[in-house]
Amino acid sequence: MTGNTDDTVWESQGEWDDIRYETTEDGIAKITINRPEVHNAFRPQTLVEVSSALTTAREDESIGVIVLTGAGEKAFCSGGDQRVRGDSGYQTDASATGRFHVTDLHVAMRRCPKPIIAMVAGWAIGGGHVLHLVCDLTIAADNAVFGQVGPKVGSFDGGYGASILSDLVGPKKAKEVWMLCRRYDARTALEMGLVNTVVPLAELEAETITWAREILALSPWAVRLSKLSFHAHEDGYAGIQALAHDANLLFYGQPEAQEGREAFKAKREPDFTRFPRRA
Ligand SMILES: CC(C)(COP(=O)(O)OP(=O)(O)OC[C@H]1O[C@@H](n2cnc3c(N)ncnc32)[C@H](O)[C@@H]1OP(=O)(O)O)[C@@H](O)C(=O)NCCC(=O)NCCSC(=O)CCC(=O)c1ccccc1C(=O)O
Repeated sequence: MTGNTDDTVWESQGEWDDIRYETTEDGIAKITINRPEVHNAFRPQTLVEVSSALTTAREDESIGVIVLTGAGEKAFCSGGDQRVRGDSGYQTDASATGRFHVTDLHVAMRRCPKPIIAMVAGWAIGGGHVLHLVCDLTIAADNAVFGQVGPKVGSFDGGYGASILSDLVGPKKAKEVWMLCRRYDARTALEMGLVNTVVPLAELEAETITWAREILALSPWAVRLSKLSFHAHEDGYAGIQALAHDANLLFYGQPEAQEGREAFKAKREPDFTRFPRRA
C-alpha cells in the first residue's frame, strides 16, 4: 500500500523508473508521472512506461476509470524533456533514433475504451498540456496553469494538440493559445471550456475520486461506447473502426455469431435460419 486519501487506499503495482502505477479496490487506476525535479517533463522512457501502465489498466477487468497525473503539487507535466530533444526527435540516448513517442501515447489514450481523467495541479504546459487535452475529463486544482509553449521552444503539434483544443475552445481561441503562448489560470481555463471543474488544491484527489466513482456506478458498456462514440466522428476511420470493433465484440457473445464459430469447428455448414432478421 502506498497511501490514501480519505477512505481511498492505493495499492502500488509494478517496478517503474519514471512513473507510479496504483489501483484502488473499487476499480480506479492512477498513473503518476514521477519526475518532479523537471516538473514531470517526459523523456521517451516515461512515455513507454505510461503506455505500458495504460495497457495494464485497459486489460484489467477490475479497472473502470484511469487517472493520469503528475507527482507533487507544482506540475501535472511540463511536456517533452528538452534535455533529450535531438535534431530528429526525442532520444533514449545520444545514438538513438529520434521519435515523437508521445504521439503514439495519444493514440493509445484515445483508443483505450475506459475513461481517462487528467488530475492537474500546477503546470500543464507544452506536451503536458496536450496530455490533459487527450484525456476525457480534466479536474484542475486552483493552482493549475495551462498553456502551449511550442513556438517559444521551436515545436508545434498539428495532431490532437491542435484539433482537440480547437474543438474545445473554438479555432480563434485555440490559435491564440498556440500563437501567443500565453498562460491561463485554472478559472480562465474553466471559462474557456478547457477543464471540467476547478477545486482547491487540497481537495483535488478527493474530487477526482468522486468523479471516478460516479462513472464506476454506471453501465461499463454504455460508458465505453459513449467514449468511442465521440471519437468515431473525431478520429475518422480509426474512430469508426474502434466503435465498430466494439459492436463485433458484443456480437461475439450472441448465439448467431457463435453458430458460425461452432459450425466451422465442427466442419459443417452453419445454420443461421433460426435467427431473426430484425427491423
Ligand atoms: C513550466 C515552467 C514555466 C515552470 O517554470 P518555473 O516554475 O520557474 O520552474 P523552472 O525552474 O523553470 O523548472 C524547474 C526545473 O524543471 C526543469 N524543467 C522544466 N520543464 C522542463 C522540460 N520540459 N524539460 C526539461 N527540464 C524541464 C527546469 O529546467 C528546472 O530544472 P533546473 O535543474 O532547476 O534548472 C518552465 O519550467 C518551462 O517553461 N518549462 C519548459 C516547458 C517546455 O518548453 N516544454 C516543452 C515543450 S515542447 C514539447 O512538449 C514537445 C511535445 C512533443 O513531443 C510533441 C511532438 C509531436 C506532437 C505533439 C507533441 C506534444 O506537444 O505533445
